[in-house]
Amino acid sequence: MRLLVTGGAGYIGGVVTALLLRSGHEVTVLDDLSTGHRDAVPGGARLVVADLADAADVLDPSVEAVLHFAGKSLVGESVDAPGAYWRTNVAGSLALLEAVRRHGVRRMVFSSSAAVYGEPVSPGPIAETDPAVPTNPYGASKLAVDHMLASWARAYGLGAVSLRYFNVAGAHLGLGERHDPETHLIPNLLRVAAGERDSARVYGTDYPTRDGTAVRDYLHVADLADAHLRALERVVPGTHRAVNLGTGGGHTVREVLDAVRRATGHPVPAVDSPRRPGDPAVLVAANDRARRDLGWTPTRTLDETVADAWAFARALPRP
Ligand SMILES: O=c1ccn([C@@H]2O[C@H](COP(=O)(O)OP(=O)(O)O[C@H]3O[C@H](CO)[C@@H](O)[C@H](O)[C@H]3O)[C@@H](O)[C@H]2O)c(=O)[nH]1
Repeated sequence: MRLLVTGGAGYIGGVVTALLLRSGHEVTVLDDLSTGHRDAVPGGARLVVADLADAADVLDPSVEAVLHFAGKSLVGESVDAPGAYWRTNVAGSLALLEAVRRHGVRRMVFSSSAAVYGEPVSPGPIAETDPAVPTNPYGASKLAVDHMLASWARAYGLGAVSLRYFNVAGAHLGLGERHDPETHLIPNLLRVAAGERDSARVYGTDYPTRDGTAVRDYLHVADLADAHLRALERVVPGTHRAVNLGTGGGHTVREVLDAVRRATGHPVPAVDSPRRPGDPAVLVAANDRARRDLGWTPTRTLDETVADAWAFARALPRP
């Protein structure tokens, strides 16, 4: 298929682009390089450095599908500076969808987020049918685009899937996470293992969980990427579907810390710290819909995810 990938110079967009190319697809990447890196765009893809507002100039009627990753994704930043989230994530997506309609593109796969659910109604796995009540502008912006896609499906016959990611981690095909500033747990722990920091922080040790630290559903980026290819093949014109992507199981911060110690052989000192504002105790995906609709089964363990992230981090040039 001829495809447009927005945000293909970012971590997840890059890994999915690499997998799409391997599967024989022809990929154009649209990225403004504001957070992505030119060298994260896999060889074989055509890179157009442009804004989402310019999507109409980049798309053409021969493009069969759009995979939309471009967007801002820091929860804390979205609380402090919401304008950029409504502008880039919502207004940017609207410009893209107008171009999609203009050029008659039939399929779309969107990077949505578990952040659309906000504070879960129970500590059990979250289903797509649970209430979506975001607690920050980042989650609200992702939910707005989910709704936008549903309205495009109804009005114009677009086939769209919103993939709601839980905690994506690991590396694949030589591509991994590089955020600046870094807020994510696994990359932060690996920085300590690599000797770039003296110690890590454990945010919150009084949660009602098995060891008092918060539980998240860590999904290997290779499993996540596989789900995108399946969604692309199976998306049904005229419908919009939200699909959670997670393993269905959770790990505490201390369990992740232990996995990082095992993978790196480094003691990784960690300091118990207060809760980070807005962090729920438990976020775990119910993934039955992904299994059923996409025929998808996540296969990588937390240890594999951490080991792959470590191999990627070690290969990076030292700052
Ligand atoms: O240095 C750190 C960083 C994080 N944490 C904790 O580790 C867990 C995971 O944190 P992080 O890696 O920052 O991910 P989340 O805050 O769970 O956010 C992810 O998951 C959200 C939805 O589930 C998405 O909206 C976000 O984009 C995505 O980063 C949380 O309990 C944090 O409090 C620490 O203890 N120390």
